[in-house]
Amino acid sequence: MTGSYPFLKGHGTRNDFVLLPDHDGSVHGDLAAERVRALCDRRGGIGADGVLRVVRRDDRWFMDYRNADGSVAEMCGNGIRVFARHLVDEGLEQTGHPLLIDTRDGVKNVTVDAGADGRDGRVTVDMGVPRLLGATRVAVGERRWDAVHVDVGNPHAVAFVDDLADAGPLREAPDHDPERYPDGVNVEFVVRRGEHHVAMRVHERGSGETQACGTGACAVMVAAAEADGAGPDVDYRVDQPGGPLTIRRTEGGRVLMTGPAVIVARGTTDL
Ligand SMILES: N[C@H](CCC[C@H](N)C(=O)O)C(=O)O
Repeated sequence: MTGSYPFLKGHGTRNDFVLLPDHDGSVHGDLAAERVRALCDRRGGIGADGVLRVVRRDDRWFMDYRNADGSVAEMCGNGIRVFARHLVDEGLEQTGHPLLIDTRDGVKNVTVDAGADGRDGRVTVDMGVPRLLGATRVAVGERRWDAVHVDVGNPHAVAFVDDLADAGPLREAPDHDPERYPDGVNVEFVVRRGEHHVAMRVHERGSGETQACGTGACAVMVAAAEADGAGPDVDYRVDQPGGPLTIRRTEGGRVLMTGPAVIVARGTTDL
């Protein structure tokens, strides 16, 4: 790929993404990891936690998500809200009815509410049924914690801590069980803030510490609701440095995540 091409910049609770329109796949094809790294570079590039390529696949929109290091991940919760906001803003889809968006973790049902000015309406995503896969351990330096393995389409380890500062600067991936997580893991550190109210930090596989993680917030909610013995249809507030998300687990165990999604810029680049 040579020459300049269009991009957009957007974020969901300050988990930020470069969007690459590529509807028929002719612009970027199989996106090279080095291009993703260049686009996500916060000094030499546009800067983002990940890239969302916008492409048609089998008569649906497919969210081709990549982490900032160029690695591929199954699903991105904040990203799919921004992806859906983009489709609506461009008139490619309408608000108010479920959009079926394809991902590497299957098709997700996403509803974009028309915001006050169409920019900041809330977006609700059916994230499917997260799986609780037992106890594990994570560590940062000399500090170790029990954690809960939760699969949200992508892998998570959720550790309840006394203080979010206990996790330290989180400049490196926390130590984890390589046999349980052969492809790496997103690690969340959580404190209680009240009934059905938690706060978290996350070190994301392939992106480092981010200001928010949608799949991570769902993993945290499920771990907390399980520990609380909470019944279905209880809204949990999950606070993150980038802002709160509302997460609900339905009767059938499906998790609905609701939060903002904003497009902040459009442009062209030749990165
Ligand atoms: N920021 C994303 C998570 C990306 C997951 C990725 N870091 C991985 O699983 O490797 C979210 O909002 O769910």
